[in-house]
Amino acid sequence: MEQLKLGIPKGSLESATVDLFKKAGWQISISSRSYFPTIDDEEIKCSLMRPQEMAKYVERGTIDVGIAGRDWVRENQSDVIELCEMVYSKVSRRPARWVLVVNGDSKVKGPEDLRGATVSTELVGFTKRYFAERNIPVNVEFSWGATEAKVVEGLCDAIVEVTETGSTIRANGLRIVTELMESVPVMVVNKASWEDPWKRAKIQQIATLLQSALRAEGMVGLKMNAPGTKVPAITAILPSLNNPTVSNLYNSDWVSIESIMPEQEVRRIVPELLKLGAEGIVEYSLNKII
Ligand SMILES: Nc1ncnc2c1ncn2[C@@H]1O[C@H](COP(=O)(O)OP(=O)(O)OP(=O)(O)O)[C@@H](O)[C@H]1O
Ligand SMILES: O=P(O)(O)OC[C@H]1O[C@H](OP(=O)(O)OP(=O)(O)O)[C@H](O)[C@@H]1O
Ligand SMILES: [Mg+2]
Repeated sequence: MEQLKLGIPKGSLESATVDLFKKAGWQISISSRSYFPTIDDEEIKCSLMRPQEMAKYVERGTIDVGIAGRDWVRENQSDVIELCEMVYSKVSRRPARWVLVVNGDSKVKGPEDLRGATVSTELVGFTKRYFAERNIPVNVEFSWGATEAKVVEGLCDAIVEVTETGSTIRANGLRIVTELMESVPVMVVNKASWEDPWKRAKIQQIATLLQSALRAEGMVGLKMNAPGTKVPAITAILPSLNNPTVSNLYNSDWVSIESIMPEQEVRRIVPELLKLGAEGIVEYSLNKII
C-alpha cells in the first residue's frame, strides 16, 4: 500500500498542529519519547521533526510533505514547493513576527543605528541578508535560544527574535525597533512527490481539510424563520460567505433564511433581525468550511 511521509513540527507548533489535524479529521497521538506519532490513517506515516530542518528533509525526499514555519523554510532556502499557508501560531491564530529588539532604554531608532553592533539571533542567514541588503555592517551572532536574556545582560546590542503575544519582550523590558518578517506555518512538498498522482491527491486532501478547519474557526451558522415580505430587508443586513440561502416553509408564506458569518457579528445582528420580524433564530457551530 502506498504511504505518504508527513513531517509534524516538533516544538512550539507541535500541539497546535496536532489540534488542527484533529479538527480536520485525523487523530494524531504523540507518545512521550517516540519521534513517530501514530495517526488513524494507514495511508500516512508521521515523523516529528524540528521545523528548522523540515524543508531540508522535504527537499531530499526523506519525507514527502511537512509543516514548518515559513521563517525556517526561508532561512534554509530549500528547493521545495510551498503549497499553502495556514495562519496559526503557538497560542493564537495570528502570524508570528520576527522583530529587531533592543533594551527599553536604548537610543536605537532604526536598523541603521546598529552599524558595527552585535546582533544575536537564531535566524542567522535571514538576519545577515536583511542588514546586508541595507548596507549596514553588523556582526550577527548565532544564539541557541533564550535570546531575549542576551540583550538584557549586555551580551549583544540587539536581537532578532520571534514574537507572538509580545509577553516575553514586555517581561524583559525590551523594545521593538522594527518588524523584519511575518511567519505562518506553511505546507512544503517535495517536487518529485508532487509529480506522483497518488501522493499529490493525498497531499491535496490533507491541505484542503486543514485549510477548511482553520476557515471554520470563529465562524457560525445562523438560521431563522421570517415573513416572506421581509426577505429583502433581512438579506440586505445579513453577513454571508456568498449570499444567504432562502427556502420556503411548507404551506406558509414564511421562509427560512440561513447564512454563515463570523461569530462576533451575531450579537450585533440579532437585535436587528428581531426588529425585522425574524423568529426562531438558531446559531450553530461549524467544523469545516470547504
Ligand atoms: N511563541 C511563538 N508563537 C508563534 N510561533 C512561534 C513561537 N515560537 C516559535 N514559533 C514558530 O515555531 C517555529 C519553531 O520555532 P523555534 O525555532 O523557536 O523552535 P521551537 O519549536 O520554539 O523550539 P525551541 O523550544 O527550541 O525554541 C518557527 O516557525 C516559529 O516561527
Ligand atoms: O511573544 P511571545 O508570545 O512571548 O512569544 C515569544 C517567545 O516564544 C518563543 O519562545 P519559545 O516558547 O519557543 O521558548 P524557547 O525559549 O524555548 O524558544 C520565542 O523564542 C520567544 O521567546
Ligand atoms: Mg522557540
